[in-house]
Order: sequence, then C-alpha cells, then structure tokens
Amino acid sequence: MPVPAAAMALPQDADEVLKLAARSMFDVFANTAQGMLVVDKHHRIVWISEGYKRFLPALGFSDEHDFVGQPVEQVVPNTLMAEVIDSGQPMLVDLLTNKAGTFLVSRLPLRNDAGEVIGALGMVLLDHPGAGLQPLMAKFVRLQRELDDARRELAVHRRTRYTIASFIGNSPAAIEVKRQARRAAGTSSTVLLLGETGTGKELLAQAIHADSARAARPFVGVNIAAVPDTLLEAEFFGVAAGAYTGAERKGREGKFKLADGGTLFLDEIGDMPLALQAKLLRVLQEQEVEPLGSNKVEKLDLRVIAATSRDLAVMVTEGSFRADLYYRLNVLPIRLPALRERMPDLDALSDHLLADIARRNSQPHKSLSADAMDLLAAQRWPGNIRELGNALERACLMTDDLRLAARHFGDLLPVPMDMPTRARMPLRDEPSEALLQGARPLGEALMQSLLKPLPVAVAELEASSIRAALSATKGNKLAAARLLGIARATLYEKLGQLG
Ligand SMILES: Nc1ncnc2c1ncn2[C@@H]1O[C@H](COP(=O)(O)OP(=O)(O)OP(=O)(O)O)[C@@H](O)[C@H]1O
Repeated sequence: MPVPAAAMALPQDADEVLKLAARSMFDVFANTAQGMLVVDKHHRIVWISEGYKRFLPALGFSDEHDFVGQPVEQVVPNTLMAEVIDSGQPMLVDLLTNKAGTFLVSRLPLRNDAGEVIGALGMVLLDHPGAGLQPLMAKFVRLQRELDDARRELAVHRRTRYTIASFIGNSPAAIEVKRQARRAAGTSSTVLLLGETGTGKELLAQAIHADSARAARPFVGVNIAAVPDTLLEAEFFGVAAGAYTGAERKGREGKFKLADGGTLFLDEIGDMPLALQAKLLRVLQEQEVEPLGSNKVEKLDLRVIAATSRDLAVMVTEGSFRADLYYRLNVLPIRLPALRERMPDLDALSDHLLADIARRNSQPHKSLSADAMDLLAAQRWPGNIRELGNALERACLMTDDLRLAARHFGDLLPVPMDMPTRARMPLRDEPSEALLQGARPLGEALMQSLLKPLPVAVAELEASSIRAALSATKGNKLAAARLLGIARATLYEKLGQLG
C-alpha cells in the first residue's frame, strides 16, 4: 500500500490532492501506530496492519486468516468500533482494556463519497500507555476499581434473599400461594400480588424472581408510596446527562433501565399518581423507555411484579386507577392471606422468625410456651407477619429466658388478658380503641403501663396508633397516614423503624 511519493507528479486537481493526502495519511498511521484495523459497515474485520498481528495471540488467534472476516465485537472484547459505525461519530482517544492488555486507541468512521458510513478504522496508538501517561492511567485504574466495587456492591443488594421455599407455612392457604408462585416463576407474565401489609408480598416477589429464568439478572424494587410524587418520574425513567443542572447534571439511570433483563418490583402500585400510570402503561406495552431530557428511546426486556394492599378494582370504579393499566397488571393475580386467615402456620412462622432474631442478635434460638402460643393465636395481627416478628423480637430482648411465656408479651400485645386460650378467635372487627387499651381493669393496668421511661411509652403509643390506623383502613397506608395526620412517606419511615 505505501506510495513512493517522488515517483508521482503532483496533480493539479484539488480532489486528486485530497485523495492523495488521505492515502498518505493512511500509510503514515498504518506505519506509525502500534496497530491498525479496518472493519466494514457490518462490523466485519476486512484488514489489519503488520503491527496489529502481534496482538493476535493475546486475543486467542494464531492465524491472521481466522481473525480477518470476523465481527469485530466477537474477537476484540470491549471494542466500541460498532458504536462508531452505528453513530458515525469518531472516538479520537479512548482507553480499551481487554484480555490482551490496556491500549490507548483511536476510532474513526469511514465514509463514501455520498457521506454514508461504510466502515471504521481503529488504531492502537500506544500498547503500554502506563509508562507515557502515568497520571491519566493512575486515575483510570482508580476509577475502574471504584466502578468494579460499586457494581459488586449493587449486585449484592440486587440479589434476592428469598426463594419460594422461604415462604413459610403449610396451611392450605400458604400451599396455594406457593403453587401459584411456582406457576408464575415459570412464565414471564406480569404478576399482581394482593394482600394486607406485612403478608409477605415483597418476599414472594423476590422468590418468584429467584425461581425464574431471570434469576441471574437484576431484581429492582421501587416502593411507590415512599417516593414523593414529584420525584417518581425521574426515579422510573432516569435522567439524560446534561438535561438538568445541579445534582442531576451527570444524569442517572432509571429503575426501568436498571431492571433491564430482570424483574421490576412495583410495590404499592395503588399509590401511583394517575399521570404516571399512563406512562407506565406505555412502557409496559412498548417495552421501551425514554429518559427525561433525552430524545433517545431505549429498548427494554422487563418482567413486572406489582403489589398492593389496596383494592384496585374499587379504585378503577372510583376513577383513581386506570382500567387499562389494571388489566395490564392483573395477568397473574396472587392473593396473600392475612396471618389471621392462616393460624395453622403460626407455630412454624414464629419458630422461623425466632431463628432469624437469634441469628441477627447472636442470641440462642428461643422457643414459645403453650400460654404464649395461645396469646399470639388470640391476636388480630393487622400488621401480619411483620408485626408478629416485631412482637417476638421485643419479647426476646426483654428476657434471658430461653422459653418465652405469655407474661413476656404482657405489655407488648393489645389483647384482652381475660381470654388467654388458643380457642379464642381472632378479633376481626374490634374497634381500634379496644385494640389500644385491651379489656383489663383500667386502674391497675393503666398504672402499670404508665410506669416506664417516657421515650419507651411514647414509642409504644406511636406503634399502637399506627397499628390501629392500619387496622381501621384495612392496611391502606395512604388512608392510614391521613388518619394519623402524617405524610405517607413519614408513615413508611416509621414502619421501617418498627421493622
Ligand atoms: N410466609 C412467610 N414466611 C416467612 N417470612 C415471612 C412470610 N411472609 C412474610 N414474612 C416476613 O414478614 C416481613 C414482611 O414481609 P414483606 O415485607 O414481604 O410484606 P409485604 O406484604 O410486602 O408488606 P408491605 O405491604 O408493608 O410492604 C418480612 O420480614 C418477611 O420476611
């Protein structure tokens, strides 16, 4: 390919001069760069320079002919040549790291006379940039390490903790839930989990993901009720770099994108504002997303599991939930029974929760006496399994005894103490006042319950009020927050503190 310049007379024609210039530049680059390759518009390698050949063994090739003709992304890991061809934009300087080493590279699109991209040219400018570019390389290595650490940490958080086997219980209701969950795990259809607060909706969502073909991909959860309405859109769709000033200047990925290939868990879907419901429906139908401030549509492959403690069908008739979104979500509905509907599971659940408490607090695994079991069975449990776990944890912390008796729960449970037998039925429709005070003779009981440090008394009253509000609103957190006169996000924060 080198052209002996002296042998040619300089043409007068400017076009010819340009062509000649391009040709000599190509030769200069081919001879001075450490290596050079050319790919066609289908990303296939069509030519490599003499210099490039020495990288072939490290890329796993002994023969040039096996390398040339291959799609570049298949034989040069992490290359961005395809991106240059598809975008038509050059990448003048970049660092490429793969199994052959780290290289300072440059990538240029090649165009025909009509200006169409017909391929790209890749150059290895330096094959050991460490020596000549010490400060830049040190920064690159540090950023790369930080990125790897952050990715590892994210992966740990995104890994689901539960499988369907973690859903404890062998009552007919629990067995039916697990059967439906297994069926859902075998498909990629949208699942709608319905049930009161603390019945295990999030646990089951994670379990369905972990038992599905997407298990190795991310599980990303969004609690819609806990995010202020004004931030929800950015949370879901992400923000394009440069779209805004301030904290969002660099842009950020939305939850849709983060869950790409895996499962997106939309908790408290009933709390989604109407305007956003229309946008969510579009994403679910089209499986594509457009970050805020960008005009680039990105393709997605998402499985959605939604959950709610509210009655979506009623919300549809009231006009606060879109009918089309409801039908789109309600493909595989699974109803999680309240704890009071699966009392045969109380023993197994309590034992499982006690084992968990023991592990987390490095304590021995405690058990329950018969009178304690009777007391627990007599509760209404508006906060369901989460509330049972809290009551057990507080009782465990109150005593060193290895066997928890009814007296250890004395002040913790709002249950009438005159009926401590397992035969006592759950108090389904008791008014919240009775839940708060119990039916003990007021004078002495009240005295006893008031004799404690004020912060403890305040915390207990707060927990009781929250329980009562959730009970009165059948687990509807938005309505409960209104009853309590606090913001929905505050209620979530307090529920989080309660465990
Ligand atoms: N069947 C079960 N087996 C074991 N643990 C359970 C079961 N159901 C719920 N839990 C535990 O109870 C707690 C609450 O469960 P989870 O957060 O899944 O409930 P939820 O229905 O999503 O609640 P919310 O609607 O308030 O978000 C968790 O600690 C979970 O591990």
